[in-house]
Amino acid sequence: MGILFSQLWRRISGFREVKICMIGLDAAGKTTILYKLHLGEVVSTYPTIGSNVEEVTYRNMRFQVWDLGGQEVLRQTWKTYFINTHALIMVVDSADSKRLDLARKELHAVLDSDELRDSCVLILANKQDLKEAVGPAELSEALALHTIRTHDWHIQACSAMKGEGLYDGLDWISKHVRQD
Ligand SMILES: Nc1nc2c(ncn2[C@@H]2O[C@H](COP(=O)(O)OP(=O)(O)OP(=O)(O)O)[C@@H](O)[C@H]2O)c(=O)[nH]1
Ligand SMILES: [Mg+2]
Repeated sequence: MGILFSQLWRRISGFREVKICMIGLDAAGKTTILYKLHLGEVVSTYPTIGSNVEEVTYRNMRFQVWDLGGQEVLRQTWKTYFINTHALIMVVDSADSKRLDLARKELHAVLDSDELRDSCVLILANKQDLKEAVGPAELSEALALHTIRTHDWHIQACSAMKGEGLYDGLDWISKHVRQD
């Protein structure tokens, strides 16, 4: 029924509906990214308790973007949002080198999730504007991305603060979401 409705909606509106879940450790920059995409502005944020959801339209796609709180106690709730997800975004603070190992564990822990079996995975290497930020090649190594065999994945360098790289990430998703 869901698929029939989304096909009908696509025909009427010309828009493809895409559900994105955005995860990552606390302070990685998820909420900043969400509102930079939704409002075109850098907003002040507080640590997210629960989630935020906003719509972002880009090209012929209507992205429903879920921003999930990243504090330790909230990470176990991520899986409850995954149903019907087309794309998972993992946001990483590229300047937080001490927690890259933890970010790797949290990413690989969710990839087993049955609800994500058809999702593509975009890793956003955020905060590239900071001088201590590591680049995407080094980050890719630290997160063991080459061991991911179950999902189509891609890493994109970005800075939510400067608004760089975010639409490149959406472009990649738009080309890699499964056709339903
Ligand atoms: N320099 C820099 N700072 C950023 C960037 N993106 C986000 N920040 C800052 O990082 C801090 C945390 O950002 P949030 O967007 O609240 O992080 P979050 O991932 O939503 O955190 P939780 O809600 O706790 O999971 C804020 O002070 C942001 O201004 C960026 O690209 N560059
Ligand atoms: Mg947040």
